[in-house]
Amino acid sequence: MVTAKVWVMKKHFEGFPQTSDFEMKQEELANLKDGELLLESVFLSVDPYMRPYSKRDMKEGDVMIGTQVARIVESKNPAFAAGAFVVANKGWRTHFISDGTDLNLLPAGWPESLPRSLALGTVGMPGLTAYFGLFEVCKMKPGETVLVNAAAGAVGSVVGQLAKIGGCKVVGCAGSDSKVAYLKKIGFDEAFNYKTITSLDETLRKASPDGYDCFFDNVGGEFAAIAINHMKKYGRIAVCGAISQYNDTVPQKGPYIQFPMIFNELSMKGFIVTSWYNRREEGVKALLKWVVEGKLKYHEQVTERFENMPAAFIGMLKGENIGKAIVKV
Ligand SMILES: NC(=O)C1=CN([C@@H]2O[C@H](COP(=O)(O)OP(=O)(O)OC[C@H]3O[C@@H](n4cnc5c(N)ncnc54)[C@H](OP(=O)(O)O)[C@@H]3O)[C@@H](O)[C@H]2O)C=CC1
Ligand SMILES: CCCCCCC/C=C/C=O
Repeated sequence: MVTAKVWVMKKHFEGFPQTSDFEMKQEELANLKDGELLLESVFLSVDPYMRPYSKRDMKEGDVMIGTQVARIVESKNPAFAAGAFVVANKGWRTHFISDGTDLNLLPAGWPESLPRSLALGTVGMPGLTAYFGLFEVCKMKPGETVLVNAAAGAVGSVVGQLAKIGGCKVVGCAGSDSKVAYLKKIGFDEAFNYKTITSLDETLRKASPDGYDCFFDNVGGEFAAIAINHMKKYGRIAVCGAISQYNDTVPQKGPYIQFPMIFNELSMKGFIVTSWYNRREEGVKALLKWVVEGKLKYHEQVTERFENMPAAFIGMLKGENIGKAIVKV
């Protein structure tokens, strides 16, 4: 009999999540039946979506939602061998049982030199968000200028690098000078610290006096309200996330975006990456190839130990991560 550790959301978050909103519990796992597998989480992901989705989909006492890279400990399913690694969507759990239908094996030919945790970041859901958001939602073309915020994070850092691979100029912003230095290191043409500039309006104008063809918006709120006025004619905005609003207790007012939308004939489209998962294999293959070729760099903020899941989640929401925030069990 295996005992799993799990983290539950004890209390709905009010404003910014607190460690006291979480509780660690134990779950006894049953013996395996034919067709089932026992898995242990090796890496777990902490992501911004957990904050708004907890409010929409979870009730108090539920195990926190989330994905992991897990190792198959024991298999009574002929399609899966013990020792193989998969991506699963089983929440904040150290161990779990699956019948195999909800597991994705890591791509064949995953190089030994690459951390398997990349399957939760640059070569996983966040990388795919950048890939489909940029190429399909923004419909980015070579020679264009791309703006991305939360640029040093899991999604944003891939957006910027894919824009460069695609022959564009890329402008990004992040919340610390060390993040800005990281953006320059991975090839951003212009990067700034949005917390220390005096005027976002002036900074955006200076970074690209002709404006922006594509805006990959991870942040929403006031930043997006200002950036929309810097779009070029026929500009495209991918509304990916609104992290500046996830912890609001009172909804922000405005902005009123009709004028720039009309006069510049802009397109603005929200999207959820999983709607593109019918092309997941294509995206994973492309991202993995660019990583192996050294064209797509990655950085991970690794927190050690399952016990620190809430701290890692809160830290990511506070902006402590460069690249993908990961917990190593
Ligand atoms: N639509 C979809 O399918 C998906 C959407 N997303 C969204 O993409 C965005 C980025 O996600 P992801 O890359 O995983 O996360 P990140 O790795 O970028 O981590 C979150 C970052 O957001 C920034 N941030 C936090 N609070 C604020 C704030 N008030 N204003 C501005 N920036 C803030 C912080 O960076 P900094 O120091 O720069 O402030 C922090 O590091 C999120 O909004 C997320 O919800 C992600 C995946 C799929
Ligand atoms: C299987 C994990 C699904 C994650 C979907 C994330 C969508 C994100 C939206 C906003 O952050």
